[in-house]
Amino acid sequence: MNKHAVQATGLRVVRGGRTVLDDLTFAMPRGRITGLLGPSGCGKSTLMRALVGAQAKVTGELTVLDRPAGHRDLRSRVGYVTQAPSVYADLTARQNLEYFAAVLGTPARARAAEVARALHDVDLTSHADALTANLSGGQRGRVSLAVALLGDPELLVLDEPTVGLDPVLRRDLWQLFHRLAEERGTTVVVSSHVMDEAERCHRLLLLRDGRLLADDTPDDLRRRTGAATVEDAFLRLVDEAAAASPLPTKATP
Ligand SMILES: Nc1ncnc2c1ncn2[C@@H]1O[C@H](COP(=O)(O)OP(=O)(O)OP(=O)(O)O)[C@@H](O)[C@H]1O
Repeated sequence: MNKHAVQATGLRVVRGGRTVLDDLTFAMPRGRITGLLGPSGCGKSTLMRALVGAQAKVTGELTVLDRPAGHRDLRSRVGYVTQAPSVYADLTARQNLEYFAAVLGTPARARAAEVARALHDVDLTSHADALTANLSGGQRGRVSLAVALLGDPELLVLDEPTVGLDPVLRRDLWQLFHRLAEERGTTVVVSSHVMDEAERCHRLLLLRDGRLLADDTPDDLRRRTGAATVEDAFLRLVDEAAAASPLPTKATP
């Protein structure tokens, strides 16, 4: 088995006539948490959409769990949570999960246990029978995450899962990501524009303006740049990149 869950070579994505991801080459190790970090608009969501096969105009090579990204064999092996919770407001959390488990093809006899496990994973057991419409935004987000956990996906792709959550919930979610990686061998890809979350990842891809600034562990990134935090390391890399290719200045007459 390939030790990488994801491999990209010369990955490029065009959106609205603009190149929004440009010549990305990287690999994401299996069973580890890879953080996708960078400022708003740098291309994190686009890269995630490419990983799950939901993005048009992708060129270069992108292999996910030994198949081309988006291959139909990957449907049940990859879980994806977008920034907008995508669950039915007029069903309870449990009914949502039962519905999605049925769609995924979980046999009826195994469904109740699988749904209970997913609810437990995201710590929503006590709210399982509340209508989703009556849950808080953070709780609805966790129902979406529970849906993505159904079927025990090998790769979990999470677009800014901790946005707007209080510190306790954020910590709990990161503990869950680590448990999934360590106990179930799940490869977790998490995007964030909050740099302190970077320290919680095993590996980081730092993006800026659709280009890869770094593909490293948090420790090596700090060591290599001589920075105390990942945030400072990111800023140093931005400055280095700007110095290496300065913006064109106007010619003086
Ligand atoms: N539907 C679209 N059509 C054209 N361009 C788009 C479209 N969606 C996004 N873009 C552009 O693609 C670039 C990358 O967007 P993307 O959503 O991947 O960034 P992001 O890093 O996920 O941002 P955020 O953190 O704000 O979610 C941006 O410049 C954005 O304006």
